[in-house]
Amino acid sequence: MTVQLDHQIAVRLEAVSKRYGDLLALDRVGLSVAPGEFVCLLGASGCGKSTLLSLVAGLDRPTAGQITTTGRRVAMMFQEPALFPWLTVSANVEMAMRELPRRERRARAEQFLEMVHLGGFGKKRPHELSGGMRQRVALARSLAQDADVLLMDEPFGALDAMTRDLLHDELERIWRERELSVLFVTHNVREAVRLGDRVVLLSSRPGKVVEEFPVRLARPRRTDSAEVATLAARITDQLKQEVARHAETSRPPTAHHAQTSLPPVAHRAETSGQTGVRS
Ligand SMILES: Nc1ncnc2c1ncn2[C@@H]1O[C@H](COP(=O)(O)OP(=O)(O)OP(=O)(O)O)[C@@H](O)[C@H]1O
Repeated sequence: MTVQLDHQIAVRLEAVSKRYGDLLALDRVGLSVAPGEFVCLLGASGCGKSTLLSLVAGLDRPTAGQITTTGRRVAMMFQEPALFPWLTVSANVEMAMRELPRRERRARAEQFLEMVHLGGFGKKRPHELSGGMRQRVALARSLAQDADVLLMDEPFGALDAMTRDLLHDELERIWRERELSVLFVTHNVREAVRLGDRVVLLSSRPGKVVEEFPVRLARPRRTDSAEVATLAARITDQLKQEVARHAETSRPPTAHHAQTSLPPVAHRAETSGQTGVRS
């Protein structure tokens, strides 16, 4: 595997594969994110979205292929904010700037907390904050790493719809102000259309890019707008087809399956909640 520097792009994956023992999780994935672009990654559960992010973050190595990134830092944000509970909010953000002198670290942490609308909360402990506020702290900590590429793995998946909407607005503002390049994994199709310049659909095991949807809707968008809903419905249809295709090809070819009158695989996948598809 090679990680190269290239200032024309933020992230580029070329024929990237990842194998875990016998399981081929990603198969020759090609994907790029331009500087300042917001790309959302969608796919059924287990198709390799988190694997892809961890490869770009350098937390794991691909089995084959090449990953190219720009020279500045890459930060990663997860569904769980992963804050140190015994540290103050400010100290959690300061952890990302350990190379700076203490006084400067503290002043910059306060600036980043103001950026995510948490000015004045620096002395609190994580347990004194709501889930949405804790994710804001995690976002401030990511920004404090001076990253220009932000990898986000379902960062708002555990939040209620109202809090998620607010954080969409804040993330969009910060993305623009700081000219970030974002690769954002979600199961929520409307969230992908609300935020993305482009939505990339991955197939299931092995994960492979099957389709890309440019989102040419004016910003700021509303998750509940008719335009977002229309495109989300189109993407959801494609995603369901992908899930159904995977269920067909991965079903064991036993005589039992041929003889019983089970409902179509696509229908079963949909109603059992296995797809993780939300439009
Ligand atoms: N460290 C690992 N060792 C072995 N198998 C792994 C490992 N990490 C992931 N896998 C497998 O690779 C496949 C892809 O997993 P991954 O977590 O990347 O999918 P995902 O699309 O992010 O799933 P979800 O949407 O449910 O979070 C899965 O089958 C998973 O079990």
